[in-house]
Amino acid sequence: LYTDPHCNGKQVIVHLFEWKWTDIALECERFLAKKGYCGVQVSPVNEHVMVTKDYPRPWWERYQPVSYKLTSRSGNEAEFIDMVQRCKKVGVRVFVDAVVNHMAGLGRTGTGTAGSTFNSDNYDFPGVPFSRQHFNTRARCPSHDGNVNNYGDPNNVRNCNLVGLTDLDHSQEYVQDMIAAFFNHLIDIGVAGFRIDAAKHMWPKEITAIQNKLKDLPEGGRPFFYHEVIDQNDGAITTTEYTALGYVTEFRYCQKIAWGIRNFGDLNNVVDYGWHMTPSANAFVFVDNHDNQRGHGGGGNLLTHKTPRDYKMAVAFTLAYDYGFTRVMSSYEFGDDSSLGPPHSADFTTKDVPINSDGSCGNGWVCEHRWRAIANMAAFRNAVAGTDKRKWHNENEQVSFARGNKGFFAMAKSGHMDATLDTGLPAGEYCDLISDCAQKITVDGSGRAHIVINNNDDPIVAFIAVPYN
Ligand SMILES: O=C(/C=C/c1ccc(O)c(O)c1)N[C@@H](Cc1ccc(O)cc1)C(=O)NCCCOc1c(-c2ccc(O)c(O)c2)oc2cc(O)cc(O)c2c1=O
Ligand SMILES: [Ca+2]
Repeated sequence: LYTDPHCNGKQVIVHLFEWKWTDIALECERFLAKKGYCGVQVSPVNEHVMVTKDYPRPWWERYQPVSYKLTSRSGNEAEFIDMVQRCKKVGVRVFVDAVVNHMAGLGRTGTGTAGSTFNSDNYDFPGVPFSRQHFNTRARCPSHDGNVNNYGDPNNVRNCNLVGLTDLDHSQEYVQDMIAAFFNHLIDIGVAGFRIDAAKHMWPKEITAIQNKLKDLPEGGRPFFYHEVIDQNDGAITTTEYTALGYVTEFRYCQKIAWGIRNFGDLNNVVDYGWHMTPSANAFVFVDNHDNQRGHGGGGNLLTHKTPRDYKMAVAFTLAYDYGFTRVMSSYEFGDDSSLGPPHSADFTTKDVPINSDGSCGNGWVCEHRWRAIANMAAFRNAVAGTDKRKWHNENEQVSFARGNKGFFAMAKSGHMDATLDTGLPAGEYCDLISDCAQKITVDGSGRAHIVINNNDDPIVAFIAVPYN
């Protein structure tokens, strides 16, 4: 039901993590639309705390709501509306990162980014308004100190404070109404769907109750939902509890693909069923995300932009493969400071995203979504949507496969490949997408092609059945 992203069959969204609304609008118009990206996941749009005392303005302050007013570190409501409209106008949809499991963390008080006062210890958030009665109590939370401390007990995981964050009681109609009003306001603006942050800490039936209060999108259809459920076979909560509510994040894939690229054997097993991975029709898939790229939730053995060559291969393979709906991460440099906020000026205003002449980004923005081996694979994934894997080869640290008779993908870890392969594609001359058609591939009458890779930076060849005549 909640699995249509409303972007005309396009298959990849980009997480422009911590970007300002003004920069996202420009990126939709100058890049995302023409590369065939379906949409953009934006950072939380609602009012949040401004952390100064224990750390100067960490990225995770945006995950401590103060109200559902639309002024945040990325800009104000007018800028947000302008961005959503401009992106939608060029066919790029906007998906909002919705932090609705909790409000700000205990011990915090003051004013939020929209100027609302709050006091977490009193559970007082007049900007919504929420007060003590709207939050879970010790009666509902089976833990000695009120915090989540037992992932084996669903009541503990859902009804207690996650790392001291004031936990809302979504069993109450009033709480559901406040969140639904927030979502409906965003639907009116033109937002196409929502990432439910910390969904694992919310009861599926209470998320459903909120979804049932939402309008259809203005163009018709239900909003797109994907739920953040960190399930690594390590607790009582499983992704399957949420598949009736939309897509569900598949964190096990992050480990699998990292192993697959490092070992380059058995790549067909990145979705091996031994790990109970979420069925493809409901799997929301990515190589890394804003949290685990910093070493949380999944350990340090994941692939990130910090090892560009392996990372490019991981993302390109993920976009070529036939598993799930995919998201590409777009980061900023943070060195080894896992709390570091976005690139900023002295007063902590987030810096603009300048585009260099070679298409890369400046000011500390990594822009992985602009790397050719990643950006050009969005068009591949769009073209082969709905097809199966065929002609599979995976040996000598090489992998190649067709997607139906719509596309062909080859990758060589060494940077070198020279093979005549059966592609199953119609005869014709094709553009290699990765080299922006600097290289062309001829498929003969029997569907065979001579595949050559001699490129250490982008050791990939990918083409789709739109023959370049
Ligand atoms: O590292 C962080 C923030 C991480 C984070 C933020 C947003 C996410 O969507 C996310 O997945 C993780 N936060 C830092 C700093 C911090 C922030 C708030 C706080 O009360 C205490 C500390 C940190 O060290 N957090 C403890 C480890 C990460 O524990 C967090 C998890 C989390 C991690 C692993 C799990 O299996 C899980 O079910 C939940 O989800 C959050 C969701 C939020 O909405 C806000 C949070 O603060 C957090 C969050 O702290
Ligand atoms: Ca909860």
